[in-house]
Amino acid sequence: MAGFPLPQEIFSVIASYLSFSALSDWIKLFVVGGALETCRRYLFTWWDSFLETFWLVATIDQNQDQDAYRWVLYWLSHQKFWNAARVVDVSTSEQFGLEATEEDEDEETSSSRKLTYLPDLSKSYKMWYKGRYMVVTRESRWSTMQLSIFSRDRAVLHNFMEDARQLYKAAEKKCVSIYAADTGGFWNFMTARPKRPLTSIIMDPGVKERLLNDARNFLASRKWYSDRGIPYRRGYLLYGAPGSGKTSVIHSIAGELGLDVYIVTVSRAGMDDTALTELISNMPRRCIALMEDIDAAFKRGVTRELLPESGSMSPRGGEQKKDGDDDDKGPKPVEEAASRVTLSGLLNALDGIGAQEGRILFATTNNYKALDPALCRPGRMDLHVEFRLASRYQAENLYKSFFTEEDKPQGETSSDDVASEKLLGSVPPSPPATPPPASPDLLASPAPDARQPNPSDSFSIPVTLSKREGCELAARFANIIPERQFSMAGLQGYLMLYKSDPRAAVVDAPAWVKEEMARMGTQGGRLAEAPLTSGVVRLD
Ligand SMILES: Nc1ncnc2c1ncn2[C@@H]1O[C@H](COP(=O)(O)OP(=O)(O)OP(=O)(O)O)[C@@H](O)[C@H]1O
Repeated sequence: MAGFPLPQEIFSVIASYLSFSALSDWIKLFVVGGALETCRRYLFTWWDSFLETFWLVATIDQNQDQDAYRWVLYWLSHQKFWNAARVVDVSTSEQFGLEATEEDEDEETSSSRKLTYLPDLSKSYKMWYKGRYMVVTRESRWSTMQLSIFSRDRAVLHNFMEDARQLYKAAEKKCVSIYAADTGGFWNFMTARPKRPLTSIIMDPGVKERLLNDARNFLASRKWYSDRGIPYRRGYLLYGAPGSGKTSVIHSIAGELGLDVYIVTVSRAGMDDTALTELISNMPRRCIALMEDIDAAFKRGVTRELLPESGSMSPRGGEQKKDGDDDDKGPKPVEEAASRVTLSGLLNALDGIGAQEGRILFATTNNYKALDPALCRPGRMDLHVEFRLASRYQAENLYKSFFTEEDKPQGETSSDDVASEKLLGSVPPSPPATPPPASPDLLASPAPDARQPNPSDSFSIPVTLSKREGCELAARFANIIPERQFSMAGLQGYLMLYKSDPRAAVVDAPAWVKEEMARMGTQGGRLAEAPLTSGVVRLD
């Protein structure tokens, strides 16, 4: 058994280790080991803090501050080292960038989502910022980012953030940022859309200019308001025919004024008075709050009182609904349950104590009469603007904007504008192979058989006419279109079918008009419902 200690020998070795004389050695070992470990830890902690004194470390939490997070990501994506980075996260989400404005945007792919490359998770990226060594680490998915800059000077961090902000803002100048509230009641950046020039909105002379000037004056009059103790807020109610340019003009004005748009959906599921008040008071000081189809909010969710107590009150003046009223039919109870906003809650949110100063409110509706007078009164909706169906003047200028390059007094739809339209999601990216079915929102959408579009239309090259011919054909086209019977969206839809054949657009127009008139006549006389009240802009 040579080489293997016998069990008895093992026992004696263990016994000697555990003997009283060995115990003191054990204690010494523990004490010395403990002391060494403590020293080691102190040393490392001291070393870390020593190093930290040379580093500025900033953590940006996306949930706490979306803007700063986005600025830094945008800045990163514009650094040279970025092109060399080989470990990245690929994202098709638009929320971090201003991809819509990228100069290299490919028309072929612009309708699909653009790829964005983000710093890989948990990987540190090292770079130089103005001669300072910098490390960027994204800690967890979409959540936090740590910036470490080798410097003791806080101003460096401040300068860096300022540079990132400036870069982002410079790009944003070409865009309008859109925000929407999430279910938790926080504002989230949704997307940045290219600005739409106001000239591309064709309206009767003076209307859009008056709207823009009013908003401009408001923004420049803070002191005037505070001197007189008037709440510094302004509300605009745009009402009228569907597809007449209400939304488009708001986006355009937001671009002109350099304001972000905050979409408030009053009828959203789960929304109640408190959530609405909180949302509105959490808006930034200067912005546009947009409430679209505010009448739909009434129909679906906004009631004078909370539903269980008084489900029978109508939104207008609190009149009692009669049995058998149309409003009582259909899916309304289900829809009402979705939103718990009361009219008084909405009014308070708009101009109560918590309402944000400096904001501009734009509300749109197709059903002006359905709105409660309290909602429309001055102070809440200061300027009421009616959007009517297209006049001949508008039809003529729309034709010109489609087919001529010069001298377009009211609207030039350059290729840029069309690109922005695509991004705004309002213009179909290409002419539809078959015209879309008639929808209530597109009053004058092309009838299914109004014209058999050429199958090659979707790939056809838009034609530009000479100024003389363009004007001549535009005048002829306008003569064919009856005054105030078609929406601008409808006319746009029709002309889109002919973008490669402007002459045929004029030749085929009478048949199209006839067919549309007949179709709309059989659809319950929609034409007769067209708002025809006079006084395009009304100052209350
Ligand atoms: N006055 C106009 N000038 C130029 N284009 C217009 C005009 N009105 C409507 N359009 C075009 O019609 C489409 C729909 O317009 P928009 O969404 O602004 O109408 P709207 O009045 O807000 O409609 P709705 O009430 O149904 O929401 C857009 O593509 C827009 O370019």
